[in-house]
Amino acid sequence: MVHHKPIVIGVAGGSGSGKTSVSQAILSHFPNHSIMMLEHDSYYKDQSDLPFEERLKTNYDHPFAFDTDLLIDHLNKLLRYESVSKPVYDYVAHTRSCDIEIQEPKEVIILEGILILADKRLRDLMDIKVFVDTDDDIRIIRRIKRDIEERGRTLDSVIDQYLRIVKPMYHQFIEPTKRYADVVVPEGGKNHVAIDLINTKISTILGNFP
Ligand SMILES: Nc1ncnc2c1ncn2[C@@H]1O[C@H](COP(=O)(O)OP(=O)(O)O)[C@@H](O)[C@H]1O
Ligand SMILES: Nc1ccn([C@@H]2O[C@H](COP(=O)(O)O)[C@@H](O)[C@H]2O)c(=O)n1
Repeated sequence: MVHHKPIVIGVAGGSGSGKTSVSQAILSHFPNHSIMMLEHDSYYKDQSDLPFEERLKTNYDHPFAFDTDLLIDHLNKLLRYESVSKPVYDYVAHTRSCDIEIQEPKEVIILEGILILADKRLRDLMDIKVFVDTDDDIRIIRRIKRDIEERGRTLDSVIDQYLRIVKPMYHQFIEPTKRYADVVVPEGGKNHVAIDLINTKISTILGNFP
């Protein structure tokens, strides 16, 4: 029988910083535990009422782009060990897909996203706050590769979006949230020492569960 509320680990950082890699490294360290990912990106606002051309104009790096109220509602349900219907985001169509995913509650929740530390309500629900800190040049190189291979973008569109929106928003909204982090992880998923420290802390909390 479960007595304790689930543990929430927040993993923030700029686009391409390695948040997903760090989160995967934590997940794979606990293969026998009940552990899950919750991505802020799944909660980008639905834009299916807008024509595709209009969706291209959205600023996806601003807090207003997300339905954070819905994320908080789902997180609170998961913290009460209730399951939720997670939206599924489509980066190619720039809107929510028609699918939903049933997410069962777990003992450990990894909450991942560029702006999760920017919202005090989310910060207050986290047990461990992590900021993945990777230089701008490395992040743009990774993003160019990923967005062309996986998100249906062209080189010109990635460069244009980066210079007009992603970079200024990072410095205005994301980088300042580093001050809220308990752990700052330089260079993403390959920082084994930092990942070990985080995993050890999670094990300690899990070990203290009744
Ligand atoms: N330490 C690393 N070295 C090299 N490539 C990496 C590293 N960490 C992540 N990547 C690659 O960079 C891209 C973005 O990483 P990801 O973890 O998805 O970042 P984020 O979730 O912060 O956007 C991915 O294609 C990933 O394979
Ligand atoms: N329709 C969209 C929605 C989001 N983005 C970009 O995704 C980035 C966040 O995702 P990461 O996996 O890189 O953390 C964010 O910087 C948005 O610009 C997009 O391009 N299109």
